[in-house]
Amino acid sequence: MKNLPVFLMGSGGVGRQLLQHIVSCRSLHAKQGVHLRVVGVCDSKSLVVVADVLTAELDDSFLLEVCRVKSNGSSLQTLANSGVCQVFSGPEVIRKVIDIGRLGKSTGLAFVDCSASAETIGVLNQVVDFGCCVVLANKKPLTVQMEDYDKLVSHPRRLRHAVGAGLPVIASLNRIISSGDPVNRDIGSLSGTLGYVMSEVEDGTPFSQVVNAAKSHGYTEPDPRDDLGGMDVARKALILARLLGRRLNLDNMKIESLYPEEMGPDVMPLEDFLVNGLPLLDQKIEDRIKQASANGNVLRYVCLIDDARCEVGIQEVPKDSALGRLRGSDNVVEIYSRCYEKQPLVIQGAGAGNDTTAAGVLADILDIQDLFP
Ligand SMILES: NC(=O)C1=CN([C@@H]2O[C@H](COP(=O)(O)OP(=O)(O)OC[C@H]3O[C@@H](n4cnc5c(N)ncnc54)[C@H](OP(=O)(O)O)[C@@H]3O)[C@@H](O)[C@H]2O)C=CC1
Ligand SMILES: N[C@@H](CC=O)C(=O)O
Repeated sequence: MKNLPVFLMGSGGVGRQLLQHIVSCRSLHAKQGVHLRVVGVCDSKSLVVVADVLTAELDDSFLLEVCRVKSNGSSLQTLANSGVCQVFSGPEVIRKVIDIGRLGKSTGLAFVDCSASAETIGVLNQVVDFGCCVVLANKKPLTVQMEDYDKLVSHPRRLRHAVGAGLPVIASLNRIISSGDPVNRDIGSLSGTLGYVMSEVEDGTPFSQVVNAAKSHGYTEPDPRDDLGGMDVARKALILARLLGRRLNLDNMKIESLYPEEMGPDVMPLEDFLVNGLPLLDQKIEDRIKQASANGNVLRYVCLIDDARCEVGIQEVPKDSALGRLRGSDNVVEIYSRCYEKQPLVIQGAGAGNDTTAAGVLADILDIQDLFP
């Protein structure tokens, strides 16, 4: 049986769902001859880790206990008395995580980033240097300044990541790129939240209500303004553009926001925005959608990358186009290249949600097993 050690950063909606998928897939993976050995889990403050990372693992009942504790809103620190792991908090966490990473080369350790933090890039770049694999649900480490990005992607075979939750967008693009087929245009709708918002408001539900529903379905980022302000889609567009060889930063991009600056995270606390800010936007969004409908169109938040542009924003598109037909949190991306010149390669499906995202992460972890004997 092949043994793949896994270290999980982030035990929020996606991280917990990943642990649940790992546990529920045990017999499937055993039939495939592979065992995922989870050696540690951390959140923003604490770390639980086995005493011997080379041989031990957090067993399934403990992993489910981690999920229970975190979904109750408690700290991983509460697991200190379980007797089955070591618990670290505060500045000790990073030191210990780096120590774990040092064992990467000999073990094939996979660092899985299911956090929503830009700060993990420091740790990830160190563990990549040590020979670890990196699997990302988090998009922020790939949208940092070019120097750090270049380091993170310096061993592409040891890196797996996604845009569009579990959709095989990156894997498909990598196949096209490595076959020498030049990609000249990607266009799509790559925000589950904004797709859901547009189609639900079209159906008559107020914007504020739809955004709160998207949050409770697990489609949004921890702060939905990351989605509504276009930043989350901009990150996806930047990741795709960089994959195609463009040396861009977020500052170089045109990004359209659905809320005004005075409702931004630096000005308005999240709770205030959700309760008082959002309803103030209801009418404006409804009017824009009605105007598009009067023209026989619908609004979609579109991501466009070609030789000259890398931009994201609202567009009026025909109702019967690939983008216009999109419903709910589905994403679609059309890839144009020499081989896919007139008829693009189209990838479409669920583009947000903890289940599908964690399933994609799990598939990415299993995908790296071929690197190890
Ligand atoms: N939900 C979705 O549909 C999709 C999500 N993603 C991405 O998945 C990631 C996770 O999303 P989600 O689970 O919804 O987010 P949550 O906010 O639910 O969870 C984030 C987790 O990361 C932890 N965390 C924060 N900072 C750090 C850090 N520096 N080191 C380690 N852990 C940290 C948090 O700790 P604490 O518990 O202490 O707050 C929390 O456990 C995001 O980057 C998101 O963009 C990608 C595709 C789709
Ligand atoms: N918040 C994101 C989740 C996936 O990246 C979205 O709405 O698409």
